Amino acid sequence: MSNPNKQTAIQAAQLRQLFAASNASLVSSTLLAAILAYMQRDMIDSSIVLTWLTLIVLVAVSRTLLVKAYRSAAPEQEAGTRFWLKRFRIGVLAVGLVWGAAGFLMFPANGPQHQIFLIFMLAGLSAGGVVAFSADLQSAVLFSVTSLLPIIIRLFATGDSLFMAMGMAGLLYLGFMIVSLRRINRSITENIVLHLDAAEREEAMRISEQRYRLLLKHSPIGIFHYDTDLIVTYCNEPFADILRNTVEGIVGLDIKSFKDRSILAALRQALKGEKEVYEGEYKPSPDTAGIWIDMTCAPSRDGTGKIVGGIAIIRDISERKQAEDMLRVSAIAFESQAAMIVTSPDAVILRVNRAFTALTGYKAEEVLGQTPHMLNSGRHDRGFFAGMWTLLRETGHWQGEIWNRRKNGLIVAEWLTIAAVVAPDGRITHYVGTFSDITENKDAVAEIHRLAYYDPLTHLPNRRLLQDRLGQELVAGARNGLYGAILFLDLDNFKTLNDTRGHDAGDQLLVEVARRLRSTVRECDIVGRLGGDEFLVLLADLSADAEVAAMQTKQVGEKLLEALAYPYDLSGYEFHCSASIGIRLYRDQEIAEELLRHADLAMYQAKMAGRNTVRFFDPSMQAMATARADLEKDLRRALAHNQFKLYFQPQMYRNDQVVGAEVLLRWQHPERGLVSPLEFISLAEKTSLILPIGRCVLDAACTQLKLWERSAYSRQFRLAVNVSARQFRTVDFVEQVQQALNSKGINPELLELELTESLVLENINDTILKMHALRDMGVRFSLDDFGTGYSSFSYLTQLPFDQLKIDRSFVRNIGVKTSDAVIVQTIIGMAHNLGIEVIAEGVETEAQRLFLEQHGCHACQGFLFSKPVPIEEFIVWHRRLRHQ
Ligand SMILES: Nc1nc2c(ncn2[C@@H]2O[C@@H]3COP(=O)(O)O[C@H]4[C@@H](O)[C@H](n5cnc6c(=O)[nH]c(N)nc65)O[C@@H]4COP(=O)(O)O[C@H]3[C@H]2O)c(=O)[nH]1
Repeated sequence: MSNPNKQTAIQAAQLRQLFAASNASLVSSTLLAAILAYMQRDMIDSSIVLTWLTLIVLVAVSRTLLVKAYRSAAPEQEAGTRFWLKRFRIGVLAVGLVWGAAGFLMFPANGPQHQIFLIFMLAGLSAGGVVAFSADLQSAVLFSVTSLLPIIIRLFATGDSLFMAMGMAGLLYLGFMIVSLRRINRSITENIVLHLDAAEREEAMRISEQRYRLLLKHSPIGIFHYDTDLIVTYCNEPFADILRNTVEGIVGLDIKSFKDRSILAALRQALKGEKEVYEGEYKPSPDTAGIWIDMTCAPSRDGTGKIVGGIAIIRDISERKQAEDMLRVSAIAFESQAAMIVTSPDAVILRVNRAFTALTGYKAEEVLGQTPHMLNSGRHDRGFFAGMWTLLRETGHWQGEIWNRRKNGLIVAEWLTIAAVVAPDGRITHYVGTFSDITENKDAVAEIHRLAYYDPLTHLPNRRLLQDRLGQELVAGARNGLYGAILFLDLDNFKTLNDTRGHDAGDQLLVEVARRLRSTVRECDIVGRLGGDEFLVLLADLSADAEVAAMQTKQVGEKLLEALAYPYDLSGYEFHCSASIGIRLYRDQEIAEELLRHADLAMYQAKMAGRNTVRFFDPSMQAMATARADLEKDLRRALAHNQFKLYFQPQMYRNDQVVGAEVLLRWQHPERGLVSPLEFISLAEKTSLILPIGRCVLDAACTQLKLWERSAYSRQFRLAVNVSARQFRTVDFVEQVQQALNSKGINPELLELELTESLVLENINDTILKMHALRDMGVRFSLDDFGTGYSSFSYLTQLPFDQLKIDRSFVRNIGVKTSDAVIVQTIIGMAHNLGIEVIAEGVETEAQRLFLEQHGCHACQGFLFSKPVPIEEFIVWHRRLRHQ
């Protein structure tokens, strides 16, 4: 027993036994002492008896106190054990000595019975003491020797042969007892050792079991045990967690009743003595998501080797599976359309994808180990890359355009995104670069820019770009104090060309005009096309003096007119073109839009002044423009407030027969009184208000025809209605007329639509279709203002006109201008040749009427008969005419 800890433990156990038996031995010792004292009282001096008894009591009290002190101290340490053993032995020695003293002091000189009683007492006492103290050999020997030896000596001292024999026997008894004591003590010690070993084993078992339970509880592995009937007999908490259940809910379950039986085959196989592995998705219940598990099961055997069940170990591998899925996704993503490059933190290329090879022309093995510098195009300076790296280090991200060189040397624009891959500890482990070729995009962007800012036909800046540039010029002008100028240019006879020669010829003209304009002005001047046949020229940095600037601009304007005046060769067709130019000077930071409007107004003035000329903007034009804006506002209100009235002007045959009337629109303005259509019709056209107005006029005309039907005098009256170009071009114009006629149920032949030459020519195909459709219904047509336009007579034969209307400008000059009288005669002759009627408008004098009649124009309209009047007045006038 070399282990000092164990030695101490044994001693501690012995000590516990000694002290445990102390109380009984103390009580019995004191009681025996009392009996002895009582029995020997008459044989021994009472003072001796009392003294001895007192000693016994003192020793007993001391030992009792010792026991108490020991119990409260409960020593476990080695030093403590020795301390208490020492004191215990002292106590034993004391009690042994006091009892040994009894062998002399309480041995009576006479009275053999008392003597024998004493011998008996001491023998019995020593035997009892041996039992009580046998846990400690020394204490037991000490007690037996001290308590017995004095009486043996006393017996020898008597000289009596019997007592001496008893003394001899006592000695033998003592010797035998000591020998026995050794054996008893050894067996007690062995017993203690056995006990200690057993306790130690038990403790080890307990600790091991506790550790095992903790392990099972906290391991990420689920374990369960099942018997041969596939009933779960044990499971740990992780297993219950994996199955989204509780231990109590699982133990006792029949695995055969599990909702997902996919693991059953493997578990059964284990019962046949084989180790099985299962991996798959397991669904604990139909309504929970599946868990990916990996299960290993093996048979469980009893001591004889018989299979009593199975044990299965389960791992939740869902995360691993997800990671595998993600890896697969990443792998696919890596091989995506975009080129990818993975580098180490010091930019050494570690991996590239197939798109990289396709884009750069470099194979993976050619770039691995190199740095992306090999793609450098040389188009970026050091600062560019320094900035890129700074941003990458600071934010872990960079993206932008970069020019790179391909293997074949081609330099391409790429959109590059670089992201740093950061480890959980914040370290950058890789950089991942993704890039795609944006050269085409850049081209597309340039194309989009071109489309957005340039006119596709002439390639000149368009309105939007011109406005931008003008804005910039205004800022510059305000800064340097120099005048600039806007030249608003409109071709004078572009429309005719377009109408008569088609759009291709028109386009050719525009391209050539653009070229001439561009080549006439300085490089720094801006030439743009606003749309249609409108161009803009911006002259910057003219002069700080307004007069000089105006002069410079005028010169440029005239140079432009000159350049444009040269004949144009349009695919063999020679065309002459002029332009009207409106000029607006600027210097202060004015509003671009306003300046443009001013230049537009000036151009309009140039046109009014006879075309092929240049006009500067003057503020009175602005007043006109404002008036026009006000008029537009009022016009909208007029429609809503029914301010339009219809006037009727008779159309006569010879001098006295009314053929019908022309409907003429008037605007009853609340402040300005009656407003002439000449003032508002063109504005109504521009703003599309002419559409609802035209419809109203058409409906009102039909209503009036219906009313005229009632009287025999007016039943045959025709009504001529002016139709504007905008109105005629609406897709459903034919239907509108038809609806107006049908809704009133009138004879279509009484409705005459007046169309102007320009309207008719604007889109001749559409005109033909619509006129024929209406003609088929019976509607009549009159060609208004005839002679004022371009008089392309050829179309007249194609169109179903019933009547030509000689414009009042010619009628006015009958008798004044011979050429106009000739024109009038020509028109009349032409109408007769074509077999259509002819009517003259603006007939104011009897002389004019006579001239017209003499030359074959019997129908007239004009102040000579009546001004346009409201219907009531028309009726009165007609009645008067009948009664003349
Ligand atoms: N100096 C003079 N003038 C005479 C004489 N007889 C008639 N007039 C005027 O000549 C114009 C004839 O109409 P228009 O040529 O169709 O010319 C019309 C027509 O183009 C347009 N207009 C009038 N009403 C309508 C309408 O309802 N719709 C459309 N789209 N245009 C209309 O407005 C133009 C002007 O109309 P108004 O001012 O009514 O002017 C009328 C009429 O008042 C005359 O003996 N001497």
